[in-house]
Amino acid sequence: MGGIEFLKGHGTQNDFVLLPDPAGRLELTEARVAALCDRRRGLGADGVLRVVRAAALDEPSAGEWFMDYRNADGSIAEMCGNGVRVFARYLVDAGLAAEGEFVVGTRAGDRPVVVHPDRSVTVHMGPATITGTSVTVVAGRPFSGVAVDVGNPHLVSLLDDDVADLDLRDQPDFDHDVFPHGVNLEFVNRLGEGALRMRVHERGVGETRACGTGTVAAVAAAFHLAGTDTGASTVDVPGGRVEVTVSRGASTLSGPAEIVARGELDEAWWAAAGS
Ligand SMILES: N[C@@H](CCC[C@H](N)C(=O)O)C(=O)O
Repeated sequence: MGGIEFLKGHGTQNDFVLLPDPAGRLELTEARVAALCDRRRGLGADGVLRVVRAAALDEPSAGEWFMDYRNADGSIAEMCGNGVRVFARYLVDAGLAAEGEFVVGTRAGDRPVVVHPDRSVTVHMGPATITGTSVTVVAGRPFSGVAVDVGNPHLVSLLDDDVADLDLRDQPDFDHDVFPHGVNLEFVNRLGEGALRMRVHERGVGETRACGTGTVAAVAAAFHLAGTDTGASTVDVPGGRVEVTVSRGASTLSGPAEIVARGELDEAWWAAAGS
């Protein structure tokens, strides 16, 4: 049949279509990504992870493999914390990397990962940098937040009210002067010392059941508001739980990564989806 190979995977139910494309030959248009991610006319996913050799692209990396990440609407983003865990899981399962530590290239820079025998993955996420404050508006209600750069942009609002009660079906408003390229919006409750609960509205996707970079931003913002830049926390999201550490200039994200299925895309569908 000669179709295009794909896999489906998720990390805490943030789900992805993986497209192995070592030589970077696939013509991955915005329209094709949006069609693949559509839950009715495509496979359905929050994003696409193209698995490509770093040398096949212009992106510099010390690692062999580059994660070419796209949001469900076809837009390109710098980094995806759940995606990089699933990407690393795939490389090991496919025999393209050995279990243990290796480097994955991303648009936000190289990300060292550790693939553990229990199928979980730890990612060294780089600095989580506090860049200021801003406001988001959800269903007419304003929430102030802490802006955090984790390679991609986030605005984290810590709430006293239960985040479960928020209506995140529509795109919340945000300040386009502060975030000219859009922003991921996290809404967070403190559950106790070293424990947060979070919901997220992702740039280019909508509400998702988890966002890895968002959990790192949430922990960095929570510690920042508590007057420190160092600590560890669990973050409960609708899709499960991850563990995050932050310190000056560094952060880590640990959590599950699963490959669910593999198959071939129909070539006629792929051709039609490109137009
Ligand atoms: N789900 C991701 C983040 C994906 C990118 C984000 N939507 C953006 O546009 O920055 C994660 O797990 O970090």
